[in-house]
Amino acid sequence: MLALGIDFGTSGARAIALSEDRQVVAQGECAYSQQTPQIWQESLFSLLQQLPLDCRQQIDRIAINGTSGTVLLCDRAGQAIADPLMYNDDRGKSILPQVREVTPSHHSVNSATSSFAKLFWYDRHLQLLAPPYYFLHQADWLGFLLHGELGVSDYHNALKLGYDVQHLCYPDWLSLWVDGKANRIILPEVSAPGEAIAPVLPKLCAEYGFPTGCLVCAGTTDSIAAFMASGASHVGDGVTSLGSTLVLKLLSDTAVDDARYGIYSHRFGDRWLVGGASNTGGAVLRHFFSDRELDNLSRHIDPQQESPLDYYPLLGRGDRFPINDPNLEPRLEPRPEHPADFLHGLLESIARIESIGYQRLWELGASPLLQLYSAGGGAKNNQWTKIRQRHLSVPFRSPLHPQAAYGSACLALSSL
Ligand SMILES: Nc1ncnc2c1ncn2[C@@H]1O[C@H](COP(=O)(O)OP(=O)(O)O)[C@@H](O)[C@H]1O
Ligand SMILES: O=C(CO)[C@H](O)C(O)COP(=O)(O)O
Repeated sequence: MLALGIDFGTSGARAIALSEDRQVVAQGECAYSQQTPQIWQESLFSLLQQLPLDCRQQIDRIAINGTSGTVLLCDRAGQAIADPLMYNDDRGKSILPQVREVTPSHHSVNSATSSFAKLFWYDRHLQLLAPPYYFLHQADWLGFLLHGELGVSDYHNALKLGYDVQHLCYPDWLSLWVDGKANRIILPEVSAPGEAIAPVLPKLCAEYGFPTGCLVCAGTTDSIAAFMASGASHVGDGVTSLGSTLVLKLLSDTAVDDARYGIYSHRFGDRWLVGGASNTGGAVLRHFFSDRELDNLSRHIDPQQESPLDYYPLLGRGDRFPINDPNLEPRLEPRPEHPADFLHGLLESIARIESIGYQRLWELGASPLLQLYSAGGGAKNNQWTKIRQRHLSVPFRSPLHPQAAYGSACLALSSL
């Protein structure tokens, strides 16, 4: 018996097959530089193909995570009818005043990048001529490709759409808004993450060798999968994902939701995963340096020395957390002559943003951060870890596994 976890991140997709005792049996990976439904679909099937046949023949459960807030609109055959809107797409800022007219004040959907703002934008800007249209998250759509049930989501992905994760239902304001669209838009039915949805389609079982009883489970988001992979499980455990973006997650007894700072709480068992996601992070580093340069230049940085450079590293205007402002300007000046000094300033500044983020969660009533795990491509940078340790005076722990795909595989295992 094996479980397969699949992670669709910002710069690539990965798959990990786990045994019941959580040993990695096989893995696959593919990079992409563009995100379209076609590329997602090709990547999904390439990942399956990369797993040895005898591994695929033992897989009983599959769970997929996608980037949270990446959404698409499909026709009743599951074909995307417009470009997907990525997690950080802030075109919703043009219709935010109208969004606020239908949503409760300070609700986390009152944000230019929320899934609801994107749905609202689709509704305003597309000519929806042959309804109904299914609004889906990236992970929902990828799950559909495997099990064929259109219109199923999980309550992690559905949070930014406005799903009420406390009462496990769509709130009245959202149902009313959809009713007002006269059945043009169908919201997904929402399951608990990890809940079995449906078996893998027979044609895919025949093609890839999955057993006929292999079930696809409801998925989760990329940074919750990274949280699960870390092994963090106690109140006060935090996980920072240093991927293309910077995402903070803190296991808390209390929920905190505040759209002013881009802070929201995912339901996690009988506790809360409080946090937020910033547009700063590895994508900015990758813009200036190759991974090899990052590795080499980092060795020239003395992490005990605080860099005086005070940047707000962004690739374009706008951030989501800890400053939720679609018009926030990047700050990347002054630029020192030596590239290692520039990198030091970037790493130091991202560490400051991380620290302000945890501080903000605490100020707003989340359980205090007691220990920290790190995930994602930046977690392997030892100098950066030491810089971050200067800003966050809590013990740093090694994650069980640094990859979100491992967390999704654990989620799939949990459904057995
Ligand atoms: N040595 C390094 N130091 C800091 N960041 C790094 C290093 N190597 C890679 N990265 C960053 O890691 C990011 C990729 O991490 P990954 O977890 O794969 O991201 P994602 O899944 O969000 O695309 C890249 O944006 C890259 O800049
Ligand atoms: O920034 C992202 C891309 O890597 C994340 O998908 C993201 O927005 C985190 O969301 P969540 O907290 O809902 O998992």
